[in-house]
Amino acid sequence: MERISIIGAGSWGTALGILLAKSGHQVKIWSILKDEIKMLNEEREHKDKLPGIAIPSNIYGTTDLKEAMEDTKIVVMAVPSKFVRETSKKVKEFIQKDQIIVNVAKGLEESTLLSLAEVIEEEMPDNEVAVLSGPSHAEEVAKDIPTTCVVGANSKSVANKVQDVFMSKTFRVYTSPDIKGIELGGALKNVIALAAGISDGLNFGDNTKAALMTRGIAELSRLGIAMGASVHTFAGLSGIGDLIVTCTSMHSRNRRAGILIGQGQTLEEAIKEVNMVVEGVNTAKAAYEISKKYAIEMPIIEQIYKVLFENKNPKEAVEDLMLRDKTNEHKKLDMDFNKTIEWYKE
Ligand SMILES: NC(=O)C1=CN([C@@H]2O[C@H](COP(=O)(O)OP(=O)(O)OC[C@H]3O[C@@H](n4cnc5c(N)ncnc54)[C@H](O)[C@@H]3O)[C@@H](O)[C@H]2O)C=CC1
Ligand SMILES: O=C(CO)COP(=O)(O)O
Repeated sequence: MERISIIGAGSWGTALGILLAKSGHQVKIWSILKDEIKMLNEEREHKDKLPGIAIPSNIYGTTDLKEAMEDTKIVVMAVPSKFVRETSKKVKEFIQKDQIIVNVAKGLEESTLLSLAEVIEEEMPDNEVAVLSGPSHAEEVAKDIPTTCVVGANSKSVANKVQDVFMSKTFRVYTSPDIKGIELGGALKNVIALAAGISDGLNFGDNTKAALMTRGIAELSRLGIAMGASVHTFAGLSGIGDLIVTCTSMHSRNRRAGILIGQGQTLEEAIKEVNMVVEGVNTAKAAYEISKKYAIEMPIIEQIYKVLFENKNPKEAVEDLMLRDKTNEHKKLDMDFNKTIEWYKE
């Protein structure tokens, strides 16, 4: 049994709290929102975000961060990306050196283009920061539906520790040293999921979605390699795995927002209707900037950026993607293979 603090009581923080509590851990969950904590403690249910799912008795909710941080070994950061910096600054006041921080949010910091673990590390440089990511919708994890994730950390012992804490008969956790790749996969797939949703909203078919997913992971991998991540990570749970679940599931907030945009709603209307964080929107901006910074071609990201922020008609965006210059399927992805084949050399 471990003592664990969860910072953020949205759908993901609450679902992970339920998972950990059912494994017998003692869980404290913190939210900045008084009503949310009152609901968790008194009604023993997150009625807005995980309706119908009981909160086990070994979860205690608090709005007092000092109390939340006391006497725990693992601190799970589960606030949306736009709150990660300010929440980290608050957490920093109470953090102990031996507490492991596990980031589970998926996004990038828009102003700095940093990953979220990098933001947390900047604020709390003396602590070990791990990341947990993969195809894992809160709605299913909270219902004990078998799920797999990967934990990334700089130190193997930290990764193993987090793996041990989260593993259960319904939640299988792998380890990896590639924090950068895991975070990029988790953040950028949300932008591709918006695209997949838009495609569904436009009533395009399975062919179109398969194209977006496959060419999407090619874009993510190209950027990841340029930023020092491992190509293998993008073929794993936090890459293609999370891309599959987010582009195909009706639980996905990003896909649902995309569907509404494809059906003609404005971005603001779609975000309002989804009523939970749609991380792909801010990530689209950051990803577009990063692709320019690293001079990596990311045509789907570019078109989504234009649809979201330059009012480009989604149908036109699809046409522009289809009519791009002709090209090979693999470019920088497979350098060793490319070298051996004459036609890639020109
Ligand atoms: N929902 C899911 O299935 C999954 C979500 N994630 C990631 O987890 C992160 C959180 O997502 P959700 O829980 O779905 O979001 P959500 O929209 O359900 O919850 C947002 C929560 O953020 C907290 N919050 C609101 N204002 C705040 C503030 N000013 N400062 C600090 N905290 C504040 C509140 O607890 C609120 O309920 C996102 O980055 C998301 O991509 C990752 C995997 C699965
Ligand atoms: O990351 C997720 C599932 O792995 C959640 O995706 P959405 O935010 O699109 O629901």
